[in-house]
Amino acid sequence: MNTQDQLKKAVGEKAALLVEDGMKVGIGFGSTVYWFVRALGERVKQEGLDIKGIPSSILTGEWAKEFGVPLTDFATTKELDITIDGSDEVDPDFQLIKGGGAALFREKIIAQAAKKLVIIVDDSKMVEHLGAFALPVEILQFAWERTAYEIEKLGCTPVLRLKDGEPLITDNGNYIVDCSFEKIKDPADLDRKLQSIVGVVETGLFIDMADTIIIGGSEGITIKEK
Ligand SMILES: O=C[C@H](O)[C@H](O)[C@H](O)COP(=O)(O)O
Repeated sequence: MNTQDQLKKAVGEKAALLVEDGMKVGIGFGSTVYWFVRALGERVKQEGLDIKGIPSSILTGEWAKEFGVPLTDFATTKELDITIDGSDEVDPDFQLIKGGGAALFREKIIAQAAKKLVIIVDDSKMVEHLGAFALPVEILQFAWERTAYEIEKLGCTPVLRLKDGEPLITDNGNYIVDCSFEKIKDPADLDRKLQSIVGVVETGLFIDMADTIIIGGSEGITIKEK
């Protein structure tokens, strides 16, 4: 395992310790969250932890089943105690760019549903300004070229995300365009502008949502609270 994977594993395991008996847990997606799900499943087995998770992607749900994390859904549960998720970028104000794994829409739902959003990252994700990572925006398939044209007016060149040479289809049946803004001066303002475009389903900007950031670095784990 390389160093970055070791850091992801360390923060995933740390986050699993925040889950308490009886909690309803939102489970994000990504290579860091994978380690969280594994560690949480281990606690369920070893300690008989009585919890229920709601996954933010089909693959997260498969990991939960594989590692023995019991699941529920929003038909039965409307509020979550905690959501644990990864991120592609985190700025000093705890604003995030997410969606590198195309799960941003469901991730935002479980983030909004939770009393507390905990983000787990290795220190390469900590940035002064959001935007070096191209911002993922989920858009409807219908008239996607027209939606991308409107997005372009905000100062980026949206690139349709492909998988195996075909447009990637999200778990919700939509497309993703990756929008390189390079340096986003006002993330909240950009989010508002993107959200106002008809055809945009959701953006990868998570504004004022994160409460805690768990960061893995060569010196160990740092926990930042808002
Ligand atoms: O859609 C994917 C998510 O937003 C991920 O949480 C994000 O891309 C970070 O993933 P990773 O932990 O693999 O870097």
